[in-house]
Amino acid sequence: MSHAWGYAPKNGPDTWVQNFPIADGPRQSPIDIVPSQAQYDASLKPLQLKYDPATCKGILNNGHSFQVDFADDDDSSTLTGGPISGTYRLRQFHFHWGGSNDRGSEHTVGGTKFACELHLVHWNTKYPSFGDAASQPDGLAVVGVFLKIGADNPQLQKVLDTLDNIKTKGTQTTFSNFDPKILLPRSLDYWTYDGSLTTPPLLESVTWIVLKEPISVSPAQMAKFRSLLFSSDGEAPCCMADNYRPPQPLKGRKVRASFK
Ligand SMILES: CN(C)c1nnc([C@H](N)S(N)(=O)=O)s1
Ligand SMILES: [Zn+2]
Repeated sequence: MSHAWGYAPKNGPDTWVQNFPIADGPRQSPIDIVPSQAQYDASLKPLQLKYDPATCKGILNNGHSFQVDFADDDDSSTLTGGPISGTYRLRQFHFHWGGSNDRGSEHTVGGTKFACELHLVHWNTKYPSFGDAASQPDGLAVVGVFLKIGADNPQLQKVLDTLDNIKTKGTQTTFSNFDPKILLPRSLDYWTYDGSLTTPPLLESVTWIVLKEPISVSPAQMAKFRSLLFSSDGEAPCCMADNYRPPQPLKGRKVRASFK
């Protein structure tokens, strides 16, 4: 039986290179974003996120996080503009979080960790499918949003209210008529760089678009994230937390900013 990857000492981020050598590749994610070293690029366009709530299909505990899946068989929910060319379709969104409020994000900003990070995953429609796009250097675009401890977030609560139905690995439930745009902060200012998936297979196919402005999450809401389990029904319960990869070497890459 293959030793599945995870976030525990025996199968966590430091061990992934054994089965996924690209873990030591030239454009791995996440990274520490150093604002003073990010170069403002006036040619970067504003992000255009057009999501149709009707494409929201359901919510799944995948054993590493939970994901909200979207129908991506047409251009109803897309990302255009920003640092990308062409049209990228929304595939899913998910989160990474910590076992306590002082950690949990994958990207960091000047070494600062946030409690949680939202990832909206999109794929380039110049390729026939997500799977094809995921193996191409310009195949994916992921919008990252930091969640900072503060006030209760009513928009986020609409997602958290479903978690009691997907407590264990492999469980899923219906989740419909949801527009992920309501999760975004007011400002769409962003940093962007060329990177990778942050979980195996760690494919170096992601244009990262990390928003500067965080959204809020309350301590009680963070506790709701941590009510999920990595484990399947019937297994010894293992609390889903600290499901983040730490920052990886920049290896000469430049981070650009869409703002001064
Ligand atoms: C197959 N998909 C959609 C993904 N595979 N890995 C993903 C990572 N969790 S991330 N953080 O988006 O790079 S998302
Ligand atoms: Zn992610």
